[in-house]
Amino acid sequence: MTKTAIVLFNLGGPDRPDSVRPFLFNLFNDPAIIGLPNPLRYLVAKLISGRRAPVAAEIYQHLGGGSPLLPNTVAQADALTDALSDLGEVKSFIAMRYWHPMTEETVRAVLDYAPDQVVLLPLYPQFSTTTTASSLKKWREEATKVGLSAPTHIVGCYPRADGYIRSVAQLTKAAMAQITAGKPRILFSAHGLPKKVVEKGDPYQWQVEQSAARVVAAMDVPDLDWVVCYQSRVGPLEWIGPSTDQEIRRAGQDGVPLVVCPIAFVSEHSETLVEIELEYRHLAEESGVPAFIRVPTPGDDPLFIESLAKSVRDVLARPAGIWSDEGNKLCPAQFGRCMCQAG
Ligand SMILES: C=CC1=C(C)c2cc3[nH]c(cc4nc(cc5[nH]c(cc1n2)c(C)c5CCC(=O)O)C(CCC(=O)O)=C4C)c(C)c3C=C
Ligand SMILES: [Fe+2]
Ligand SMILES: [Fe+2]
Repeated sequence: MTKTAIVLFNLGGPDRPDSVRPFLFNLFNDPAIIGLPNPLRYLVAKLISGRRAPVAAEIYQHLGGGSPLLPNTVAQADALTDALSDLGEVKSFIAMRYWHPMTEETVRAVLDYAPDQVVLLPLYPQFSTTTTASSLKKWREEATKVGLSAPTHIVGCYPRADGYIRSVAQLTKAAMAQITAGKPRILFSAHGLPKKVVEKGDPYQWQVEQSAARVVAAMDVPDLDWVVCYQSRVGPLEWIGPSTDQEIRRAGQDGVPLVVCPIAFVSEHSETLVEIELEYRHLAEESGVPAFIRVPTPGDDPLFIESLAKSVRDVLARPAGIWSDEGNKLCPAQFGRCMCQAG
């Protein structure tokens, strides 16, 4: 029987208060996040992680001191393994980029499993050099070190995948139904990026806009009022906009209720449960927004898990390599540009 290892990638989050600082250090020490040469990057990462740690620790304090990202990812991995049981022997693994279980640990676990084939599945529907490419690069380095050489099929991006879009559309429509007075505006709020990253060719913003437009079409609501905006800015650089806080203030001025859909996140963590649910809700109240509903992330919604399962089946049916949801091969050398943007 064919043995398949499926590796789910995500960012990772601190599991307890004293892991906040080393988690942040790992994040800022990633050349995909801070593009400085060493030893400068190491020093800057030490400095910024030290400064950011108290702010981030307070964020995670609202979640009992740690991020729920890992347990939520485990639930997705288990559901995915069940959905793919017809493929033969299937085992799902998790590789987080900045906190445990980290890529080094997971590569060893996959090597011990001795699969016939490996599928790499980033839990980022939209491809970014800062997330997907960083995780895949790290995987390649660690897999090479230990000699993990099984054929590897990679899901590069799935911003238009039918089940993902339908899951988000259904969750957003259900949230919209909770607004009892006034016509709501939908904010598709995605994690932001520094502007210069997008200017260098990162396809993330373009793919976020593609996802939002598809969700709107799938919702099929006449004259829907919607906008894409970006949250979570950190650091001194200029980030892509409009920012979610600008859009919340504008909704206050316009007197419209808000439905906030975290379009680029597929499970709950600090960015949804604290930033949107607590901080943005508070800003909405202060700004005079008449109602504020947060849309839950797809998590282990069967529509979404089926969508991931389809992405896995699709890449397994193609030669080993990295693929997008429209069947165009991504650039394996750069992991930067995605071919479906050009076409
Ligand atoms: C400083 C630069 C950062 C870039 C660029 C960035 C891109 C990026 N991140 C996600 C998804 C997540 N980020 C999360 C937390 C988080 N991100 C940054 C910084 C950048 N992210 C920081 C400093 C933090 C820590 C929390 C904080 O201090 O505010 C998380 C949540 C982790 C958890 O709680 O478990 C996710 C998920 C995407 C999708 C993305 C670019 C496309
Ligand atoms: Fe982030
Ligand atoms: Fe693509």
